[in-house]
Amino acid sequence: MSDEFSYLSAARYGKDKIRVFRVVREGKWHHVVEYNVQALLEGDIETSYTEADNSVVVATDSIKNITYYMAKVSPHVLNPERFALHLGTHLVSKYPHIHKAFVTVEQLRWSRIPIPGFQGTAEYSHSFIRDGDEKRIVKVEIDASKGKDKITAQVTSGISDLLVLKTTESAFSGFVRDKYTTLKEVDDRILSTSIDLTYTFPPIDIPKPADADVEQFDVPSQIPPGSVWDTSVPASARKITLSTFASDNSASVQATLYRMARLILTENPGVQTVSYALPNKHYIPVDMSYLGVENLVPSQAEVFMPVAAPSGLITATVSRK
Ligand SMILES: O=c1[nH]c(=O)c2[nH]c(=O)[nH]c2[nH]1
Repeated sequence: MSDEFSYLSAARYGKDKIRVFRVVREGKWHHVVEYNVQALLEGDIETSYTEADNSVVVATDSIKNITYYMAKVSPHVLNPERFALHLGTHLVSKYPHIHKAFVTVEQLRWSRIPIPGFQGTAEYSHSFIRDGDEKRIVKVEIDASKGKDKITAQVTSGISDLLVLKTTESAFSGFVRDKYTTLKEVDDRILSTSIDLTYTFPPIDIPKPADADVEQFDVPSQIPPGSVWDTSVPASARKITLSTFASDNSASVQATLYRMARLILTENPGVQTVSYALPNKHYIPVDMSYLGVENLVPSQAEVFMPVAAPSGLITATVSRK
């Protein structure tokens, strides 16, 4: 239904913030993941909006139930990219009138607790710690609009809320100076940011699941290095981000960002684009000159006021040619 003045130009619905915790027991060696899942659907659902026709609605409650069921049966549940692909593929395969699924998986951190007294790698088999607010973020778009046996997927992966700080090897000078400029040029400053990283892969073809068997979702037998199937990409992207942040003699957030992004593209040949959003969380040296105390020489300042807002916000996308 449309009228002279309006029509339904977009429609997508589903469940948000589905909280899932899964334990996989490998004997006494337990693995855990905690996910916040969003699963949204598109398809022939217009009449649910325009005609109050619920016959086309897969209830968001059912979408939630499917998500928990997939967390139980999917052999890929410990890997957020593969789990999201499996869930999205099942949603579009199961319902003839659903043509696209948009699945976002936010993975919270649970790391193993180290065993005291052991140096190096010994860790408890069954005890974990939330070591930080950092999250892995995976977004997949599953497209079955060309047919249920011609499913394609677009995967975006990344990290959010990874908080870092360095106390030197960061400068900022040579910027525009005019009547609005109050910022001093500095050859040394504190640099801190909460890293938001996303990287994309080229679209992939999803093999049709045999007999609509929900538990089956095949990963290619040959996994191209740096591709969406390569489970070492997230660790590589995180390692490059942290080591570049730490080791770069930073001329600006912009220059450090560009260096990180290029390195991720160089080392992960299947990655197509890399985007960062980096807030510049300012730490201002406290002026104590009124007490006769020197605290303003950049490389010698010791007491700073962390300023939550306003922050700079430096963003960019670097793409493979
Ligand atoms: O690395 C920086 N980039 C900027 O664009 C900027 N602007 C600013 O005030 N401080 C900084 N620092």
